[in-house]
Amino acid sequence: MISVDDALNELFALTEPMTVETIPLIQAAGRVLAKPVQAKRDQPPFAASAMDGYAIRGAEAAPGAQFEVIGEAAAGHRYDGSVPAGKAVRIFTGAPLPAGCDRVIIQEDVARTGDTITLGSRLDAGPHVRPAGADFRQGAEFAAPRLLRPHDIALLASMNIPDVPVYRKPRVALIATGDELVMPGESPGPDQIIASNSFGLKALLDANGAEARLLPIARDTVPALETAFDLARDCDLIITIGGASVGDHDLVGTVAQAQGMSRSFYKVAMRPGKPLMAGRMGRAAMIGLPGNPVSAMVCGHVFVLPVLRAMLGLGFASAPRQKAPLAIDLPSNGPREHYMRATLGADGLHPATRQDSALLTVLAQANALLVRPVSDDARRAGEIVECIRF
Ligand SMILES: Nc1nc2c(c(=O)[nH]1)N[C@H]1C(S)=C(S)[C@@H](COP(=O)(O)OP(=O)(O)OC[C@H]3O[C@@H](n4cnc5c(N)ncnc54)[C@H](O)[C@@H]3O)O[C@H]1N2
Ligand code: MOO
Repeated sequence: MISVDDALNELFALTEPMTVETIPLIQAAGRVLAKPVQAKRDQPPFAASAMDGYAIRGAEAAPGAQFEVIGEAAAGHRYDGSVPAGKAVRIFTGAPLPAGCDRVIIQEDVARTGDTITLGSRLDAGPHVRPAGADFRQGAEFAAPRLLRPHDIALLASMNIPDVPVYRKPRVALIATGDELVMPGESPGPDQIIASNSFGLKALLDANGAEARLLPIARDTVPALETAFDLARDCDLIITIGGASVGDHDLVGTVAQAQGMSRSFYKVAMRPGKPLMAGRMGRAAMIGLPGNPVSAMVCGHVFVLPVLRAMLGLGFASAPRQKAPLAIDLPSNGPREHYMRATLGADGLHPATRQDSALLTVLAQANALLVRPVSDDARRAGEIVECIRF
C-alpha cells in the first residue's frame, strides 16, 4: 500500500495537459484558456459620459451658470466639433465626450428652457466622465491558464476577442463493472442493484470540464471487460468502477494488464478507497476505482479531479483543503488516511456518525470530507483540522 500523496504523484506522472484548440468565445465558459490573449482595443475607446446630462467645460461649472445647448451626443453618435466657452452639449450615458468638454452635469442638476440651461444651486462632484482606457488598454494581457468564468467571458468579449485557445476537453471513459448492476429505470433482478457510481462520477467530471462517457456496464467476465476497454480506446482517461478488490470476480486489474496496462500502483493507505489502482493503457491513464459508492466518489474528489485539473492545464495540485474547528471529540486514527463524510456548519465540522462506504445518503448530506492523517492522535472538539469542501 502506498500513501495518498505518493498515489497522487504516481497519477500525475501519468498525466499531461491536453492539446490546445481554438473555439468561439460564446462556447468558452467553463473551459481553460491555454495561452495569454491581448486586448485588441482600449476600453472605453474614447472618454465617455457616465451619466445622462450636459457636457461642458468643467472650469465653468458653478451654481446658477448658464449655457447654450449647441448639439447632442448619444451612445454610438458623437458630437462632431469642439465646444466653446459658454456652450453645452446634451449628452447621454456612453456617448463620447465632445472635444473641449471634461465634465458632465447630470440632468437632475439642470433647468432647461429652450436651448438654454441653468445649473442648479448644488452641483454634485462629477465629473461623470470615464477616461479612455479606464477599463483596459489595447495590448493588456489576459493571463493563462485560467478557468473561464462568466465575468471573464464578458471581459474577453469587450477586448474584441471572438475566439480563444483552450485546452481540449479530456474524454473520460467510465466503465461500471459487475453482474449485479442495472441502469436506473431498468427492472433489477432479485440480486441486483442500480448502478449509481457512474452517474455520480459523470456528473462530477462533466461539471469540472471533462467530456465523460458512460460505457455499457461490463459484466464480471473477461470478454465483457475486454470489450469495455476496446470501447474506451480513443479516450484520454479510462476509469473503471468496481471489480478492483481481491474477490474471485474482481477481474479489472487482470484484464487491464492483459490488455497492456502497465500498473503504477495498487492499494492506497486511505479509507475509503483502499483498492484503488492506476496505470498507463496506451496513451491513456487508467484509474481503477473501488466499487463501493462512497469510495468511488471520495476517490473522485481526492484523485480524479486533481488529475482532470492537470489535464486541463491548471497545474498539478491535490484537492484544496481548508481548516475548520472540530465540533465533536474524535478517537485516534489508524494506519490509513481517513476521509470522513462531514458537515461544516457554524459550530465547526461534524463527522457523520455512520461512515460505511456504501451509504450514499450520508455522502449526499455531507458538504465536506474531514481528512484524518495516518495515525492522527485523538482530537478534542474545538481543535483545528483539515477538510475538503464540496
Ligand atoms: N477480503 C477483502 N474484501 C474486500 C476488501 C479487502 O481488502 N479484502 N476491500 C473492501 C473494500 S475497502 C472495498 S472498497 C471493496 C471494493 O471492491 P471492488 O472495487 O472490487 O468493488 P465490487 O466488489 O465490484 O463492489 C463493491 C460494492 O460496490 C457496489 N458497486 C460496484 N459498482 C457499483 C456501481 N457502479 N454503482 C453502485 N454500486 C456499485 C457493489 O455492488 C458492491 O456492493 O471491496 C471490499 N472487499
Ligand atoms: O476502502 Mo473501501 O473503499 O473502505 O470501502
